[in-house]
Amino acid sequence: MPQLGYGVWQVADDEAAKAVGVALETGYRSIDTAQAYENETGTGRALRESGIARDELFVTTKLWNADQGYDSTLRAFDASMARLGLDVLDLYLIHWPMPARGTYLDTWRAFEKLYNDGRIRAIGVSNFTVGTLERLFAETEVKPVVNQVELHPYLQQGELRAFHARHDIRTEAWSPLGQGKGLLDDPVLARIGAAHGKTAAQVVLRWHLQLGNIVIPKSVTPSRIAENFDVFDFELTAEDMDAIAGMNADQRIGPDPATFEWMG
Ligand SMILES: NC(=O)C1=CN([C@@H]2O[C@H](COP(=O)(O)OP(=O)(O)OC[C@H]3O[C@@H](n4cnc5c(N)ncnc54)[C@H](OP(=O)(O)O)[C@@H]3O)[C@@H](O)[C@H]2O)C=CC1
Ligand SMILES: O=C(O)C(=O)[C@@H](O)[C@H](O)C(=O)CO
Repeated sequence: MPQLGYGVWQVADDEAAKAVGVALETGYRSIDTAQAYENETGTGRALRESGIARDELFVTTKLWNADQGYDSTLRAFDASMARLGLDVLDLYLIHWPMPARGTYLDTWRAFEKLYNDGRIRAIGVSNFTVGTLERLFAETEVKPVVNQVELHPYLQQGELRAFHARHDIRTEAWSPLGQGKGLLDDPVLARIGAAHGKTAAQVVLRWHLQLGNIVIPKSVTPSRIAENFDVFDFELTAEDMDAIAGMNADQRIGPDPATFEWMG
């Protein structure tokens, strides 16, 4: 899985067809969508129209909360694949654990079946906590390869990242740019960026890459799609990394996975 990919939350289906096309032309090869984003059809169209060989692409989609459960997961997977126009998926994620319901266990058993049947190359989770991961390990067979969670300099998830490292799970950062709001105006990032001739967004993405996180920044702006991909020609120093480590505020932008049960 490429460490730097492209996310498409809040991109309308017709816009996704265009934006994913721009991302692929720029050089991205990993695309992160979800059933809930309602843009799997446009994403699939862009993948096909790119002319890029299927084995050079890495496609992730996610099972939405309302479809948790064994049979409903199998049906939702088929529907996602029909919209994407794919035979085999690279990575399928349970979007949210919804711990109070406990249905993520049967959902995962359906993921295991799809994986064992060769319909998915890798299975993972999103928004899982240490507690929901431990229950998954105890009650199911296949370990998730990825946990995609909110992660940016204001929410660094140190404890969860260390847990992932101990269990050989890759950490994937959603909202890696803090949704482009206050974070990118932080003076610490401006100072580091000036020293390297890079923008605040590029500094943040480089920080993720050097930590070992998988990142999937979203933009519908072609210049930003290119800017976010141009992060492989510089390196943050140990002092830069320490300064960004000091920005942690354990501050979420999105919902708390311990309590988020939205099915809409
Ligand atoms: N599993 C989950 O529960 C979740 C997964 N995700 C995934 O993570 C992806 C990324 O997260 P997302 O929440 O979209 O937020 P990001 O942190 O990627 O930020 C996206 C926002 O930042 C702006 N932006 C992008 N690049 C730049 C730049 N170089 N300079 C300034 N502003 C910039 C974009 O604007 P513009 O588009 O106008 O250019 C957009 O408003 C999603 O698209 C989705 O795939 C996201 C949330 C939850
Ligand atoms: O974007 C996603 O993948 C999400 O799960 C979020 O949008 C989430 O549903 C949310 O933020 C709801 O407010």
